Parts: sequence; C-alpha cells; structure tokens
Amino acid sequence: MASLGVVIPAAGQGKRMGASGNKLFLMLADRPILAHSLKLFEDSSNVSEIVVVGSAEDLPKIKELVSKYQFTKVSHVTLGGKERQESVYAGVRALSPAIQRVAVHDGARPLLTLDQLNRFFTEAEKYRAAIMVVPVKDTIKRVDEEGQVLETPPRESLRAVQTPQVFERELLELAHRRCIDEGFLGTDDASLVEWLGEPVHVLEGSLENIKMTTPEDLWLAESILKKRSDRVRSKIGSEKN
Ligand SMILES: Nc1ccn([C@@H]2O[C@H](COP(=O)(O)OP(=O)(O)OP(=O)(O)O)[C@@H](O)[C@H]2O)c(=O)n1
Ligand SMILES: C[C@](O)(CO)[C@H](O)COP(=O)(O)O
Repeated sequence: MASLGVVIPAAGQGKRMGASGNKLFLMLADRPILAHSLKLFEDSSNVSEIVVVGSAEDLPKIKELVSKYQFTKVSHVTLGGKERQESVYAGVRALSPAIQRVAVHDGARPLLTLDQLNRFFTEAEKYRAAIMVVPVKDTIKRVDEEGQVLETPPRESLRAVQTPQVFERELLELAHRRCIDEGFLGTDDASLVEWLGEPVHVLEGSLENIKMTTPEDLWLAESILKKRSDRVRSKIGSEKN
C-alpha cells in the first residue's frame, strides 16, 4: 500500500451541539470524542502519519490530548481555517512529502471500528478517490426558499456521505488549489474532486459511523458504545464457562 497519511479536521466550533466550547472535547464513555477518532487511526497498521487540525484557541488542548493518550503517529497539530475545507487543506499541506495517499476523517466521527476502517482502506486502494457512504433511510426532497417541493429524487440513487474519504494526494491537492482559485466551497472533500470532473468511488460505510453534530448524537453514541462493551463482556463470560 502507498504510504497513507491521515488528516483529522478538528477546528470547528460545534455550534449545533450547543456546548460551551469545541464539541470534540466532550466526554464519550471514558475519553473525549477526539481521542476516540484518533485512536482508530493510531491503531490501524495502514496509517503512517496523522495530522490534526485545530483552531488557534484549541491547539494547546489538542497537543495535550495527543500527548496524554500517546498518539505517536501524530506528526503535527496544525492551525485550521474558518471553513472545514480550509482546515483540511492546511492539514494536507502539513503531511510529510513522502505521503502519497491521504485519508480525511472528521474528528467528530468517533464510532468507526478498526475492522470497518481497515476493510475500507483495502477496498479504497483500487481507486484514486473513494468515500464511505450509507443508503439514505428517509425520502429526500429538494425544496426552494419558499418551502415548495421542487422534486423527490429516487431514493435508490441517493447516499448519505461519511468520512473517511481517501484520495491520491496529488489529486486532492490539485482539487483544493483549483477550488480556492475558482471560489468553490464544498461540504466534503470528494465534492472538490467531483468538481474537477474526476471519478469518486463509493464504498460501504456503517450506520453506526455517525457524526456528533447535535446532542441526540451523543446519546446514540453512548448507547452504541455500551452495546459494544456488553457484547465483549458476554463473549468473555461465555468463554470462561
Ligand atoms: N472550520 C472548520 C469547521 C469544521 N471542522 C471540522 O470538521 C468536522 C465536521 O464538521 P462539523 O460537524 O460541521 O463540526 P463543526 O463545524 O464544529 O459544527 P457546527 O457546524 O455545528 O459548528 C469536525 O470534526 C470539525 O471540527 C474544521 O476542522 N474546521
Ligand atoms: C464531510 C462530512 O462528514 C460528510 O457528511 C460532513 O459534510 C462534514 O460536516 P458538515 O459541516 O456537517 O457538512
């Protein structure tokens, strides 16, 4: 596998969460949300380097967290921008020159498992750009500013987009540069590559790989983690008997 670097955008403000500071420092089970997300990539043998991107205010706290949890693959904690897109680009530029492929993963998605991640990396290797998606559960409507429905796209063709998203580094950097030049702002990194006219491949994500966006996501995350630890405990129990 070509050497893989990871960028973790963590420079948001978490406005929709309504917490007093960056939501990524909120505790989920035994550790902050950001520590869950980082541990996943620290533990993946596919990953050689991690860059975390933070706001000016949070940089010291992120550095402290990296040191407390001994995330040895983190090479830089870099200053991000006002938009997620700027933060990701800052992170990509901070990766070592030897890195050929880049995975971008939201600091706010702490629930992916190592198995799911490694399976995704293996599949993604075949493509210049690949992203995790899940089928959409609701019917989606496109509406105008007056609240009138414009259309109901067929659900079979819709996917909800997650991270990680993996790219050839050269392609991702080109996409970011061109989008800055032309003023295109996307809500994920794949949309920048799509904007270049390059193909992006979708791979199976996980319904548990939710983004911690509003308080309800935290409750759900706690119950997903509890279900996982109950399962481990009952497996250990049945092995003892
Ligand atoms: N300028 C920004 C904005 C977002 N992010 C990161 O991008 C991820 C996904 O963004 P989102 O969930 O929208 O986080 P926030 O921007 O923090 O949330 P909100 O929009 O509610 O303020 C998060 O890990 C967030 O920290 C970032 O690095 N830089
Ligand atoms: C990249 C992303 O995770 C795809 O769902 C997401 O778009 C990033 O955050 P957003 O600000 O909630 O769009």
